[in-house]
Amino acid sequence: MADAVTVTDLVVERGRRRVLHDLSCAVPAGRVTGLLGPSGSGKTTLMRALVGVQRVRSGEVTVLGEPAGSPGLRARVGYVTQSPSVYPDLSVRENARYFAALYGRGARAADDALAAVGMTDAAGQLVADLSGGQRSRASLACALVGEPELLVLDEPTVGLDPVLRVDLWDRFHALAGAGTTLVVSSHVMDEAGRCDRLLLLREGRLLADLTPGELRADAGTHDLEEAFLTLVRRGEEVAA
Ligand SMILES: Nc1ncnc2c1ncn2[C@@H]1O[C@H](COP(=O)(O)OP(=O)(O)OP(=O)(O)O)[C@@H](O)[C@H]1O
Repeated sequence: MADAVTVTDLVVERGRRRVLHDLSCAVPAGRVTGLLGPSGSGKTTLMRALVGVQRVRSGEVTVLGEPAGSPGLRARVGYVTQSPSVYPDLSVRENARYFAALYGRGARAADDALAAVGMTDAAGQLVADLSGGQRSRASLACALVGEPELLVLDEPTVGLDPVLRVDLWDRFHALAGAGTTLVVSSHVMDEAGRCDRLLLLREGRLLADLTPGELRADAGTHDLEEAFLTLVRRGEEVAA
């Protein structure tokens, strides 16, 4: 399976602090790759580098065969940040149709995207009147409507109830099955088990690049939270 993204020796500094240290990794095409790590470990910074909005100090990020941020990638890469980017004074449906029009798609594509995130029933509501979780889903629909080849999602399941969470993960795998590459960040380790591949970050460094099964086997525990901590402790022992 070809890689959709390759990151080589990436160094990023934010506010005079180095937050990514010579990071190298790859994201396989047509899979769900989880970006996991504690708060502040650099997940959002790495995602920003993938979509080309992060100033980098050195290193290379190649996305779908082009340097990250190239104009040719604009319609091929979707990014959903932690703050929903939808218009509060428009309804959910109007937002989806607006984004569909930007991508040269019609009302049908907008309705399909809303259905995919379980927002059909709320389509007529103003975004300003939605709950936080609904707002995130509306934002996700607006990214899905363009059918990007790479979808980068920063903590998309925060604030969702367990049923919606499972629905959304099913949707991610359906998209991957149809060829979309997904990078999904989370700091909830139980979601790691739903990913095809995991990139574990800690303090701006790649701690591991492996499957959930490999992580469990490597750490000798079925509990992914515990497995992650085992890897962290092992890293600390090596560093000491
Ligand atoms: N605008 C900024 N200026 C300076 N430092 C920043 C800025 N944004 C983030 N940082 C720092 O960069 C580091 C990595 O932050 P980042 O947001 O990438 O982490 P994260 O893993 O996504 O965290 P979270 O899970 O809390 O969203 C942190 O130490 C953070 O304090």
